[in-house]
Amino acid sequence: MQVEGVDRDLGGTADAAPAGKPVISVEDLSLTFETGDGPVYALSSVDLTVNEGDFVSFIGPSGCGKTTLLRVIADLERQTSGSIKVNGLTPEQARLQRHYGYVFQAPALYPWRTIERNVMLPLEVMGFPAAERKERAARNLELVNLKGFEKKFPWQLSGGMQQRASIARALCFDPHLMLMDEPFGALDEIVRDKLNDQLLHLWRTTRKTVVFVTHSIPEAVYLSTKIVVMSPRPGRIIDIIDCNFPRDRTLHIRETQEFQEVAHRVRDGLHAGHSYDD
Ligand SMILES: Nc1ncnc2c1ncn2[C@@H]1O[C@H](COP(=O)(O)OP(=O)(O)OP(=O)(O)O)[C@@H](O)[C@H]1O
Repeated sequence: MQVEGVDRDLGGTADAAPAGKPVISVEDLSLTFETGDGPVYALSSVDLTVNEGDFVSFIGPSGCGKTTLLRVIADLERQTSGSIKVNGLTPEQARLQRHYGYVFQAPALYPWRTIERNVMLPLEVMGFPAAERKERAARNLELVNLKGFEKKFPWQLSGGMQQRASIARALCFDPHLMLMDEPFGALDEIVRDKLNDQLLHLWRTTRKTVVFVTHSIPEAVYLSTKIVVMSPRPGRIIDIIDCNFPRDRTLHIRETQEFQEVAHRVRDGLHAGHSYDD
């Protein structure tokens, strides 16, 4: 029954939010790493717009520049040429004004701090008063379903719970933009499905803009409003696919023909752009 309901919704875009204003604008951006072994052409002529409220996934084979592009947005790398704006600012200005939260591939929690104190760390650095730090930590731990685990240490939590704690930490100063570098890559499929659902719920309820790196085609299709397919050497965008599934999608949409069609297009793009002789 649920699949039928979803099928009906997939026909239209009634639930799809209208395109918001641009949050990230990338124009003709290239990045070359100069190394001892010669230049590494990590990104070449990338053009991309991410609008407010979008959930955009970068997908592509290892080494195609997904992380590098995310790091350029976050001002952790600088482009060699081309331009990029984040909320109309340079990435450096956006970083200094804390326009985004960043979630890394590994949870990177401090083992000697409790979960609550890990989540409060950015707020301490930013000088928030103690009462507000506590209130924000509680609110965001609840958002990621970790209420009751405030006083635990990271090693007392499963990998999925630790990754949720790191999402709470990235959310704690309420950025409108979340940059997530393959946050669920190390987790098994059942945990990943669950976290995907929780992330979708979070995205829907908080109306944040999300840029998400993944290797998984089903994950990209399930989560995204837009899928950016990349290919390596040099890293470039070879397809941008709009996913007009309803925002309140459930895992059942994976059984629909529309889902399979989008997944197929992603797979075709990945095959076309990748030499498997490498
Ligand atoms: N600091 C660096 N110095 C030199 N080369 C680098 C550096 N960072 C990344 N690279 C190279 O740039 C290319 C793109 O790397 P990147 O990590 O962005 O790929 P990716 O698509 O995220 O890969 P993965 O899926 O394996 O994480 C790779 O060839 C990588 O070796």
